[in-house]
Amino acid sequence: MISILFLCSDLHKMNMNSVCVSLFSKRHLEKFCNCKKFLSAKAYIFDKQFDNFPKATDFKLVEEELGPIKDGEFLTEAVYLSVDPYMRAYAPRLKTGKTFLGSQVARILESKNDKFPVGKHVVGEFGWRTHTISNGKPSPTGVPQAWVLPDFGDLPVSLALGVLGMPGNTAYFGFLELCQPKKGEMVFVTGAAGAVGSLVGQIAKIKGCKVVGIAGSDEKGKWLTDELGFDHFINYKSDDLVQKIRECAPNGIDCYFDNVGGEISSKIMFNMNTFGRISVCGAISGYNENKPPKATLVQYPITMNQLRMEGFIVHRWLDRWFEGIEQNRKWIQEGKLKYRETVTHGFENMFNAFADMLKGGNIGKALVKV
Ligand SMILES: NC(=O)C1=CN([C@@H]2O[C@H](COP(=O)(O)OP(=O)(O)OC[C@H]3O[C@@H](n4cnc5c(N)ncnc54)[C@H](OP(=O)(O)O)[C@@H]3O)[C@@H](O)[C@H]2O)C=CC1
Ligand SMILES: CCCCCC(=O)/C=C/[C@H]1[C@H](O)CC(=O)[C@@H]1CCCCCCC(=O)O
Repeated sequence: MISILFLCSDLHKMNMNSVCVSLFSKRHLEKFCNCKKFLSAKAYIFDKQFDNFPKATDFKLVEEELGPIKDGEFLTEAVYLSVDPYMRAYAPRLKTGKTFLGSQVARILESKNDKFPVGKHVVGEFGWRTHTISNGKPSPTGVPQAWVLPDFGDLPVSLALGVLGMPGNTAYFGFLELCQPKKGEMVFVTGAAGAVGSLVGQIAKIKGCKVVGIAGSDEKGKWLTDELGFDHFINYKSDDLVQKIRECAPNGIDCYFDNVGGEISSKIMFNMNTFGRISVCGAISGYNENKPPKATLVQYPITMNQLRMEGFIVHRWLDRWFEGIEQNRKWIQEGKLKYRETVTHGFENMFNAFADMLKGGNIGKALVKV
């Protein structure tokens, strides 16, 4: 015998309170009154603004009971949650007291919206939570709150948070559109063993470029050169960066895909060729600092070498979203694009996975399997 909270429409018809707390077993109660039990969602509430590196106590884990879905809505259950650096970068803009931000791959359990049929998987901007009721409408900035996964064939649905989703499109559009790489050119990428960087380097190889990846461990470097086909690897934690840059690129650098910012990026820019192109994707080296770190002025090489440096947010290419996914899927099928995932198990380990990713503990895409 267990005690459960039921919203009971049949009891309601019998003029009894619509919310009944029962000491019947669940099975007896369901049989007796055809009750519908509403799911509880677990959610991480952003409780305190981060002070430098995030702490577990900056979050509160709560349970919220979900009501019935209305016309136009659907109910989902999270399968994979994404763990991304932007969660740290955007945190100062977020209000506390709300579910922490993030994307997830979720399965549709119930639906009153034809565009989101039961059984399909969606990528939803639902935050750190297990169950969600959504209407799938775009946010005021035009970003869809949910999109149904296209057919991935045999590939796992988790890829919709990585190579076949936002990070994949970041690499595809952010690199090709802003760097405009040409065959034979020298490309540098930082954060090279992460979700985005590992794809940028491989796309550069597909386009016939020479590629140098910069990352923070030799294990990552081995993966980049031995498995992904990068030409060289630099360990920014243990190598003499300037000396290694000159060794790897004696004729200078044509394209730089910048994931990290700071002094590493300044040193790379001082070694770029005339009319070189820099795609600024992020600045992960500063995300955990309350005050942005200082780095050597980059205006000298930008001016003297007439470099073009442009930042982007991947949603710039929302109108071409499925083109990026389809191209990356084809490259995977052709064996030209490889991916890796670092998966943490259990919703209760969200914070651990987040902290680990911020310390560079992941290779490829960081995810939590619920
Ligand atoms: N503009 C846009 O639209 C988007 C931007 N981004 C940005 O792209 C970047 C990469 O994201 P993503 O690939 O998902 O992240 P990942 O966490 O997968 O990879 C980033 C890697 O950066 C490295 N890193 C961490 N701290 C430092 C540091 N201080 N100096 C140098 N390297 C560091 C880490 O590995 P290690 O230190 O071991 O090398 C880490 O694995 C981020 O800056 C993110 O904000 C991502 C998506 C969209
Ligand atoms: C210097 C900070 C750069 C951060 C770059 C970055 O990682 C951007 C990531 C975005 C990506 O292009 C698509 C996204 O979903 C990420 C942004 C999500 C922002 C949510 C903001 C919510 C809010 O302001 O309320």
